[in-house]
Amino acid sequence: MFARLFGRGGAEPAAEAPEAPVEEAPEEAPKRSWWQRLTGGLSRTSQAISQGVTDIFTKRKLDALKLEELEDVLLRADLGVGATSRIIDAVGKARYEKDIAPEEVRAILAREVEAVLTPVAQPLEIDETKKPFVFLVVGVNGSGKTTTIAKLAAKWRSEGKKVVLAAGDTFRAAAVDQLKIWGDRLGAEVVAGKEGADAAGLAFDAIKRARETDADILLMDTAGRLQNRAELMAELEKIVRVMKKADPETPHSVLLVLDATVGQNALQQVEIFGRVAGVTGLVMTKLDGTARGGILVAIAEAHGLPIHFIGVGEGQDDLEPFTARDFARAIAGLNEEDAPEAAPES
Ligand SMILES: Nc1nc2c(ncn2[C@@H]2O[C@H](COP(=O)(O)OP(=O)(O)OP(=O)(O)O)[C@@H](O)[C@H]2O)c(=O)[nH]1
Repeated sequence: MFARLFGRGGAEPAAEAPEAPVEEAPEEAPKRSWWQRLTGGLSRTSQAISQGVTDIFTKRKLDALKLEELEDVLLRADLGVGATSRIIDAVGKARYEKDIAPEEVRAILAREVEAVLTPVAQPLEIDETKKPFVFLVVGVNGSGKTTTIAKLAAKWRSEGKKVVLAAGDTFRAAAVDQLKIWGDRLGAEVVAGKEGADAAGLAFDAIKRARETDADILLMDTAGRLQNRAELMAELEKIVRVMKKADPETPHSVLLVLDATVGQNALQQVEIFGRVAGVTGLVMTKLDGTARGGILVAIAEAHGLPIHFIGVGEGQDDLEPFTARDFARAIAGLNEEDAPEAAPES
């Protein structure tokens, strides 16, 4: 399909991107499989855990002190109090007062993390009786909302669905341009207003337009906003309110896009965006970078919101359904030979 559209680290797509013939994209090193990118991205977390586990358990009997040390390691890796105590209990039950090898601890860890994540690892379902099925995509600045929208649009376009994109980040002309570039590439109409236009009004127009054009899916982008900025959160509330005026059932799905590198702050984002916008599911991006993936476990434990996808790169195919088992194994630093089949190279 298409080559990567965004340069690594660039906040915006190159303005000339639409002209660049996709087939002539410069030769790139063979792309790593998604498993390699996932484990690479989670290496900071998994190494901290693995190293900690090895230091604590090599040739030493499992006792209360060791369990406390393990607890510290897991809490420092952002796994959260609930999941950490489950893991500690499980490790304690397994081999209390006996020797336990680091590999056994890692295996227990992977099993327990998987148990926490399994209920929230849910595919993103579209109810085809709702036409258009309306998504509202929210999150803090730069978390990857627009990129995720493009990745989702690419996926549904490839399934032959008619997709409309709404450029709700009306504060930044560059953000609107970014979405238009994606729209052109993907064959999706983009509804945009003037710079500084009311985002709620745009949302209303976009629903109307998507209905008129018989679109299957509408993806509404929004401006990035910090969850502690009351006026911006009030604007988000208004967007939702106005969408409901256009169609009381919308938005059918509210996706919160979280940047995996932010750590603990993500918990507060889930809580506040959840309250204000009625978040129905999560996408966690940048798991290919120096991610602090442990936080996903804490979020799962604390909020129980579905986690639909993870972003493992900047290209349009770099979106993977979230699977509890793979994520748990990557976090626990299980060996590569235990890795699942790599997704096809893109
Ligand atoms: N490595 C990596 N980069 C990503 C991923 N998702 C998004 N990005 C990059 O993160 C940066 C910000 O992405 P955007 O999609 O513009 O973020 P946004 O949330 O729409 O930003 P605002 O509109 O400013 O709030 C861009 O450089 C993207 O290429 C991912 O999964 N992995």
